[in-house]
Amino acid sequence: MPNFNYTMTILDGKKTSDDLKNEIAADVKAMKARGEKVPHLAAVLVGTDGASLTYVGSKVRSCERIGFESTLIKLPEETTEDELLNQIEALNNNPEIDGYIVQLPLPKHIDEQKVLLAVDPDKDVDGFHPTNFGKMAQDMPVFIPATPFGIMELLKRYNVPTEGKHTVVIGRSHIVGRPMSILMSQKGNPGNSTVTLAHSRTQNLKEITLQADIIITALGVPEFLKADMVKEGVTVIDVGITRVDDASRERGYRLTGDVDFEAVSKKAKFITPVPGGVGPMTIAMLLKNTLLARARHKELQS
Ligand SMILES: Nc1nc2c(c(=O)[nH]1)N[C@@H](CN(C=O)c1ccc(C(=O)N[C@@H](CCC(=O)O)C(=O)O)cc1)CN2
Repeated sequence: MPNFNYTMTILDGKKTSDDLKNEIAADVKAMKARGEKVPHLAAVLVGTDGASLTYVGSKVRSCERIGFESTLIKLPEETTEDELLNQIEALNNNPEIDGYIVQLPLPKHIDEQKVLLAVDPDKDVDGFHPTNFGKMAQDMPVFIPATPFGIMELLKRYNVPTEGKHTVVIGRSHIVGRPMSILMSQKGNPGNSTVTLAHSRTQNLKEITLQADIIITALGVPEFLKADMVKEGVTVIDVGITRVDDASRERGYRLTGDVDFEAVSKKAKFITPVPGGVGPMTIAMLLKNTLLARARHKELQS
């Protein structure tokens, strides 16, 4: 029998995001003491999707906690694309706002790509504008999408080895999978990984995941990754957060990741939980991007 000599470490996104928020709060305190303008984040929410309401609420509360200004713009489900584009233009032209996000998903009658293209890249703290995506792909300083940025920060703070490792990213979304594959292959630590980007058309996925040192799942399919799909000592980053009906819970659902945590964690060296893993890091890194946006605007104004 092989001797797998390691202990499993849970990558605690809740604690790490709290640490990050405290660090940002200290920066804001110093800004205030110098009499400087503090960062101002705006969030646009169209409709009443329950999960989106939770995430946007959490973004606004986090701003309050660390001393940022925040503005929440709630628009009804029937908002037209033109009305939303007008709102975006107003945010682009408002010098008080350092950065803003349009919460996704948008209602089906609105063209998401058109909306994201309208966001001023200098205020695009989500890092979704093609200009920012291109800069990221070329290793230039830019806003990195919050979820991939949060995963990189978790890997860094827990000293997870990535150099020369085989990373398999499952899911090719513009928000998570695709940027993640770019960041993991870039020079740096974390980084320097050999990356496979798998997706719904990938054949023989199990053969591929069994070769992976690091697996990042961003599928939204509850408990998709099973223990027989991973090798011993693997690092597993679970980005999926699905609300599964559960009458035994007060709120009527439980949160489930893409990973069969119970079984996979027995083979993993590092693993993120759901909840409390990647999700909270997304919010912390959005705040980090807003802090960077303020610094950039200050520099441009001086
Ligand atoms: N404009 C954007 N839209 C969306 C993004 C994004 O980065 N920008 N990402 C996701 C949703 N998201 C942030 O907006 C997000 C998801 C999850 C969490 C989180 O903290 N999850 C908790 C559980 C929270 C709960 O009770 O549901 C956890 O995992 O512990 C924060 C932000 C899609 N849209």
